[in-house]
Formats: sequence, structure tokens, C-alpha cells
Amino acid sequence: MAGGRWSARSGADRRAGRGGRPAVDRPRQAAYEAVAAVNRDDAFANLVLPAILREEGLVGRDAAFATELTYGTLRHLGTLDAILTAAAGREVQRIDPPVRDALRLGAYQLLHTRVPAHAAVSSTVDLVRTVGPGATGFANAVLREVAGRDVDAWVQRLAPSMETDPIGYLSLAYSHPQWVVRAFAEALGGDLGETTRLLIEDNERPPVHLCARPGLADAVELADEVGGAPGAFSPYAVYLSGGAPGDLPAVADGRAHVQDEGSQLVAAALAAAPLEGPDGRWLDLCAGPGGKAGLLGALAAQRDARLTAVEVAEHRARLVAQATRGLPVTVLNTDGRTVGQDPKLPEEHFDRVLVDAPCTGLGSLRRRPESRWRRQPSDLAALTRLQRELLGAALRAVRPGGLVAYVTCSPHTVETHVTVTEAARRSGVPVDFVDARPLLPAGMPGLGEGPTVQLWPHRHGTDAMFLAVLRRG
Ligand SMILES: C[S@@+](CC[C@H](N)C(=O)[O-])C[C@H]1O[C@@H](n2cnc3c(N)ncnc32)[C@H](O)[C@@H]1O
Repeated sequence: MAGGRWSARSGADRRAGRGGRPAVDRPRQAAYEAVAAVNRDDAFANLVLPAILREEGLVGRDAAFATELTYGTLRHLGTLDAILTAAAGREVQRIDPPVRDALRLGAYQLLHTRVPAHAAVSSTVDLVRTVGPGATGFANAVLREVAGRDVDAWVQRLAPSMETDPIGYLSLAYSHPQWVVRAFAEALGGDLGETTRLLIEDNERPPVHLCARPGLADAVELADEVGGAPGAFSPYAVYLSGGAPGDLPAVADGRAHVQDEGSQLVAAALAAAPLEGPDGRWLDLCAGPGGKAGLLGALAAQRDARLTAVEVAEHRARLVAQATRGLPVTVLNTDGRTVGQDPKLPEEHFDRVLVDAPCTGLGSLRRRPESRWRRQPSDLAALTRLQRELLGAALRAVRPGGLVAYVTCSPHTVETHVTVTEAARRSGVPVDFVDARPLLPAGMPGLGEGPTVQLWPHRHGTDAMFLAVLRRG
């Protein structure tokens, strides 16, 4: 990622106005730098923003405001761009990129925050003065036009009708690419009301969840310790109300790790599935950075089992080793598809296998504000091929009678149902679906007809994790 490039000019140079007076306040400057790095350099907001906040020495309310502006602007980019195009009278893509990013931040403040309109306009014009000095008059005029309506009125003016073009309407109104809206609607059985609730949830700030590692921490006690609340579904989950989770002693000393509750549930489901015969050899075929391996490793420790955690990317394999220190886990930095070729990955050897496959990540858009704009439908072909190959390798690795859990953090049916059905069909081994619903906590609502399970942000407060559990015959 190219996040380091944001600081090519010093903060003082960028901020100095006439007479050395700081022209732009530091949180807005930081948000601008982050949004520009994401749009210009393909940086990731969750990596670049913390670096900028550190470099600028922003903490507390200033850091929170910069974060809100950055994430909000990136999430709402589609709607903001449509509005800016209309307000500017020209395609937003034809506006000079630094001025365009400043306008996006200004429009976000006008339409989605309580910042008074005059402050949003004047601070953005100040910003434009430093990044595109010839465009201050243009920026002022565009933002005054934007400020003339609230966001609902803009959507009403610009979006197609919900009756004749529901996907187009939802895409513009809730700032998701059309192909993503279509994929969500399909995965939700065509229910556009539910699709709308999902899109709204995707634009919210996601909560931080901790996983209290079984045998090392208790969720209720950990919730008391960190001032959080025990999770609604996972017995290991703790909901944090705020603050930096990395600073918590429980995380620093390995009793807990940061992990979405949905990820906890699908990993724990593999461990909970009934199994006859030996149960000591567990395999995680796509382990980096080690969230699910951390939970499975802790469960393995309680059951005298050992987890082999495979990760193809070297730096991510190192993260897995860090995340599983002290647990009965062997980390292999290799390609999971080498089952049967790598002596450490023999065929018909493992009792329980997790394939947490690389995917589009459309189920965790809340956490990665830029990813909805970066992902393309054309990504699907290569990803689904890799998913099929990895699931095929898992089915070779598992012993007859053993279990394979196939997991994605995407609800796209091509990555979920189609991949599982195709991989099982091509595997050449007998495979049965295990009903995954009873493997999740009793009473969990909205789990559908089975045998697979799809979790949803708007139904469960989790990422949209998909789970299929297969038993090799
Ligand atoms: C969705 S992530 C896994 C997340 C992880 N299970 C966790 O809970 O932290 C998929 C991982 O698979 C890895 N990967 C991609 N292709 C692979 C392959 N052929 N063999 C093994 N790992 C692979 C990626 O580098 C990435 O770290």
C-alpha cells in the first residue's frame, strides 16, 4: 500500500496561510490527507489514517473528528460525487483531484454532520487555497450550491425512481456501486426492504468486538475489565464502547484479540460440529492474519488438539505466528493448494479443516470504507477460482468422516453457494452438507433455511460472514 506517500510535503507547509497563519485546522487537514492518499495512491484508510493522526499528534476529539470525516466521506463517496457533479455542472472526475477531494470533504460536512454550513464552506475554501489555489471561487460556488438542499432533497432530485429502477435508486441514495446492491439483493432473496436496511448499516461506524480466548479469559469478566458488554451471540464476544483496543492489557497479554463476532461464530461452529473418531488434527488453510487461528488454537488447547495454520503471504504468516504464540499451533508459510505435495500437508490427514477463503470482502464494507469503490465484478473470476481450488485442497486434506468449514466475509452468491457447490462437485470425493444452524448459539435469529448460514450486519450486528460445513464421506 502506498500510505507512506501522504507526507511528501510537511504539515507546516501545507497549513501555512497568509502571514504564516494556519489556514486549515488540523483535523480537517488530516482527513484531507487521508482521503487524498486513498483516492490518489490506493492507500487503505484503516492503515493510512492512524499514521497521519500520529504524525500530526492528533488525539481525543480532534482524532475522532478527523476519523469521522475520513470514513464518512469515503463511505458516502458515490452519493457525494453525484451531488457535486450536479452542483458543479460538470463531471466530478473532471475536477482537479486535490480540489475534488477537498470538495468531497466539504460536501460530507454539509450533508452529513452538524458542522454549521458557513464553517463547512469556509474551512473547505481554506483547504482549497492550499491544495488548488486557483479554484477557491469555484469551490465556494459549488459548496454554496450543495448547501442549498439537504441530502434527502438531493437524492430526490438526482436518483432514478425506486419503482422503475430500484437498484439505481438504492445505489445513489445509499452510496454503493450498483453491482454490489444487485449482489446483496440477490443474496437476500430479492427483498429490497432488507437490502435497504443492509445498505444503511454498511454506512454506519462498526462496533469493535473482542474475542475472550477460551481457557484464558471469560467474556463477562473481560467486559467488566474493559468497560464493555458481553456479546449477544458468541460466548467469547465483548463489545467495546470506544478507545484503542490495542492498548488494553488483555489484548497486549494475549487473553483476548480484536475480532468481529461473526468471525468468532463461524470459527467456533467448526469446533462445535459433532465428529466421530479422532479429533486431534485441525487445519486452517487460509490463516493470515490469525484471528480465527487464535480462537481455534485456544479451543484446540482445551481439547488436546493441534492446529496447523497455513498462510501463503510471508508477512501474514508472521502475523499468524504472533497471534497464536503460546497456543498449540504450527504455522506453515506455504500455498494451501499444495495439499498432497507438501509432506506437512498430507491428504486424508486432518479431522477439522477451516477454509476462510480470500474473497471480495463485500461483507465487511463497514470496516473498509474505500473497498466498495475499489472492488470490481471482474475480480470475481480469479477469486472464485482460488476459492474452489482451496476448498478442493481442504477436501483432499480432510480424512473420511472429517469436517470442512468453508467461510467467506462476502455474501455474494457466486463466492458462497456457487463456489461450494462447484468445489464439492469437482472434488471427486463424497461430500455431505452438515446443517450449520445448530452449530451456532441456540436461539440465534435470522439463520434462514440451512444447511448453510449467512450472517448479516443489519440482522446480527456482525460482518456478513457465510458458513458452509461439509462432511467428507
Ligand atoms: C480472508 S483472509 C483469512 C483471515 C483469517 N482466517 C483470520 O481470521 O484472520 C484469507 C487469507 O488467505 C491467504 N491466502 C490467499 N491465497 C492463499 C493460498 N493459496 N494458500 C494459503 N493462503 C492463502 C491470504 O493471504 C489471506 O491472508
